[in-house]
Amino acid sequence: MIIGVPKEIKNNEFRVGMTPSSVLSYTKAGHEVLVETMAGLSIGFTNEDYVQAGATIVAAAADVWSAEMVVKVKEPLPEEYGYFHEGLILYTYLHLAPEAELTHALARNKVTAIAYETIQLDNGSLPLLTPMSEVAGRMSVQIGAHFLEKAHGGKGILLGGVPGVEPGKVAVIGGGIVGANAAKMAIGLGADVTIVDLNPDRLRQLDDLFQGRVKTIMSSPYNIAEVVRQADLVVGAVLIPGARAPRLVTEEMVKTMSPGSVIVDVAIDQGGSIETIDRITTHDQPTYEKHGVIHYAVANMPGAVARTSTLALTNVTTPYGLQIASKGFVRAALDNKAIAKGINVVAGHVTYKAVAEAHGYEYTDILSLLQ
Ligand SMILES: NC(=O)C1=CN([C@@H]2O[C@H](COP(=O)(O)OP(=O)(O)OC[C@H]3O[C@@H](n4cnc5c(N)ncnc54)[C@H](O)[C@@H]3O)[C@@H](O)[C@H]2O)C=CC1
Ligand SMILES: CC(=O)C(=O)O
Repeated sequence: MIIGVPKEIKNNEFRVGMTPSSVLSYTKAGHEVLVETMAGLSIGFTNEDYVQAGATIVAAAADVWSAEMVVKVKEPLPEEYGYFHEGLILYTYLHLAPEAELTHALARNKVTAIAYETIQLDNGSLPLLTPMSEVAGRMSVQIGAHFLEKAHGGKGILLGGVPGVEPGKVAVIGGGIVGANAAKMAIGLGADVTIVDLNPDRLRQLDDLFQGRVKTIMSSPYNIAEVVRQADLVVGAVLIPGARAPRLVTEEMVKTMSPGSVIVDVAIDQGGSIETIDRITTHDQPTYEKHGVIHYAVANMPGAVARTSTLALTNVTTPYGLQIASKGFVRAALDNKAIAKGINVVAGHVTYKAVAEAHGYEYTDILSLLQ
């Protein structure tokens, strides 16, 4: 199969869909890989590195997109929709539930759209989301600590406190991969950490994992209002796989936070979990202030640590990508149900229920379509 790897065009997005090591895995399996010139240069992967791994370097994005399969990182931006063509296999993060226009463009052009974030194992885990959630969870606390500093608009709180002065309070809403990694960093700094989750078993796991160093609280509007009111830093980390994030922190709750507090809504890529977050921000302009509270809503946080993130991402995307390229998406999905769950759109049908519901499409079951 001919596989294209475009250069990412989102604001400050330096990740790339394949490293030279992943190119070698694809070319050894008999595939031809086209890499857009300088796609990985800013994180240390030169055109020569890709050529040595067996890739062909191409100058124009249009040539990369004319491949049978495109492997990238972020969802295509409107300026890339014109490259869509019938039968193209697009393998990337898509986050379609809050993205009506992208869903329409994929369906209209009969693209086979396989979303990293909905490839799901039988135990419910999301193996292609996990590493970026680890990165973003860890980043969320260092970002929060940065914006709590006076010079960055914050209230002037050191999350760890010092002897004789209490630490800052961190409220993590959603105790999955992002939440656990945020908690790990916050505990490491010495902060006072509370994790809110809906799943009592998950709260038990977190209680065991952190050995009494976090408070775990059952999710309810009442409890969320209480932890948000007291928090210096709120991390939004909920997910209902494939669906728009639930807005758990209301504007009224944000108004109760003290001036100079910070909200980092990691769940913004699924539409956001905070009512006062009404826009996606960028690494160039990462924050805005509302009700005296600093809001951070960057949808590609791992792009800031793009080398670490690319290595972590391609470690997990390459094995699934190889199955899709070598068997074709139909056989790969029939053999591996995790891949079937990743297919959000195919031949004009929307095959992920939460996405179909979000945008008014009839839902088509992927397995009955393929069999
Ligand atoms: N902004 C960015 O750059 C990035 C964003 N993300 C996003 O972060 C979000 C979280 O991802 P993960 O931690 O991997 O998901 P996860 O599935 O591991 O964890 C989500 C947690 O939310 C909990 N939850 C669901 N509904 C809830 C409710 N009503 N109240 C409290 N908890 C609730 C679940 O029980 C689960 O423990 C996703 O939207 C993901 O796409 C991930 C990486 C980068
Ligand atoms: C998960 C995601 O959206 C990202 O890593 O950018």
